[in-house]
Amino acid sequence: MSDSSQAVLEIVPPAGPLTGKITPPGSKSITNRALLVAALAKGRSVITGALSSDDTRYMAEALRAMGVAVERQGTTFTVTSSGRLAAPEKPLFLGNAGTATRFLTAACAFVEGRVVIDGDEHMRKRPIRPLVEALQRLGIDARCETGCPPVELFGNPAAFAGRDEISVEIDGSLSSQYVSALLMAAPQAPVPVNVRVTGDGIGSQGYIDITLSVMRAFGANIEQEKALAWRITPTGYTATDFAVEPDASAATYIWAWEKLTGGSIDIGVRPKDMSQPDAVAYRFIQQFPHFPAEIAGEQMQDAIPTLAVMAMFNETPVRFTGLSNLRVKECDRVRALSTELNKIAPDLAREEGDDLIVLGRPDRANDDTPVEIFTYADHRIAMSFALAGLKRKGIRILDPGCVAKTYPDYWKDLARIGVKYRA
Ligand SMILES: O=C(O)C1=C[C@@H](OP(=O)(O)O)[C@@H](O)[C@H](O)C1
Ligand SMILES: C=C(OP(=O)(O)O)C(=O)O
Repeated sequence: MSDSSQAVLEIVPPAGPLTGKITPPGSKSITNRALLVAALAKGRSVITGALSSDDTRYMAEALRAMGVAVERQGTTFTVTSSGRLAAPEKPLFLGNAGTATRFLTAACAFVEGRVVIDGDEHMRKRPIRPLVEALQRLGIDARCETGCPPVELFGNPAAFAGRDEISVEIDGSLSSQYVSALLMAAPQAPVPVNVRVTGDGIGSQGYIDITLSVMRAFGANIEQEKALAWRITPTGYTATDFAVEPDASAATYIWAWEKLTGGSIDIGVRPKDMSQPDAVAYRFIQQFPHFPAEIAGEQMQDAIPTLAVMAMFNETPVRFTGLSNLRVKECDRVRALSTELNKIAPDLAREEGDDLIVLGRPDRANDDTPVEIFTYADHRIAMSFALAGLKRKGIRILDPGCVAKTYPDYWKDLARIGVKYRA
């Protein structure tokens, strides 16, 4: 097989169904929450089944830079901490890991001294102002000149001491990660913290449920006051051993490998046993090639590239709605999907506002003109367009190595199940 260090990978459509066993990597969202919360707990926590990828490495390195011992052996992280983060000597570099960047920004409000949170050129275009302004309203000295990283803040471990309680409001409409970030930071405060979401609600509300569940596993006490309002008591966190479930967004590609080729792949876990929002995409993938005319993306945002690329082979057109947040992910995913689908066949996709319409036609599989898919340094664009290559000849994925953000073994797993590449 070819490896992902190549600049281009051409997928050879398999002659028959893809069948076998593939274990998806651990959940990115759960791993990065568990790493942070373990670092805020005094003692030793062992996190098993974790994701080892760029995003979790950036989180682990940042925690080490703040005095936490984080050791990794395969998919197990051992985190030993005093329960407090110390000011790092240098800016924290978090690549394009949205979870690490947003979660650490709030957690560092209790660090004594200056912290700079920065990322790569892509992260420097991803908004963080609503979170920084929420910290400012709490009296934390924080700033982000461009509205995106870098963020500079001066934390204070004694912040809020002497108050009866504190309350913070946050608009989570651009990213639910702002809400998760404040929630996870809250048990460090010396007084109860009330967190309330304002604005038009939040996309992928399921990520908040994951946040609360990881917090509770590490001893946090959270009362749900209203639908999007919580009160967190000042318990701190308790070190514990914690098992991470497989990544549901990664699983969507494997479910698609199976469905597009009429195969059968055992991933070792049932979608209904997964707590992550993208597990609901399974239900849609099963309906292929008879997707509904409209699919709402708000509550399974990271699964939309998977479904949108599958939709090119669907019997009927599909309108994907609720995609506004996809414009501020690793790239503008609505634009990337429409542009690259139209490279495969003109007029295959179009944008209407933030909606994406994919005009599915199963006969697309008969084309074979070579097409180079630009991937915008976005793992999900690379992984989802690989799906087109399972049915149509000539799909060439540029910069395939970008999958290392969340699924470093993606190309190896696809080869393991029987897919071949042409260099
Ligand atoms: O909280 C999380 O773990 C995530 C929340 C979602 O982002 P937004 O909340 O920014 O939409 C999702 O797209 C991201 O991959 C992971
Ligand atoms: C949006 C994503 O990541 P991030 O955690 O960087 O926001 C993603 O993994 O699709």
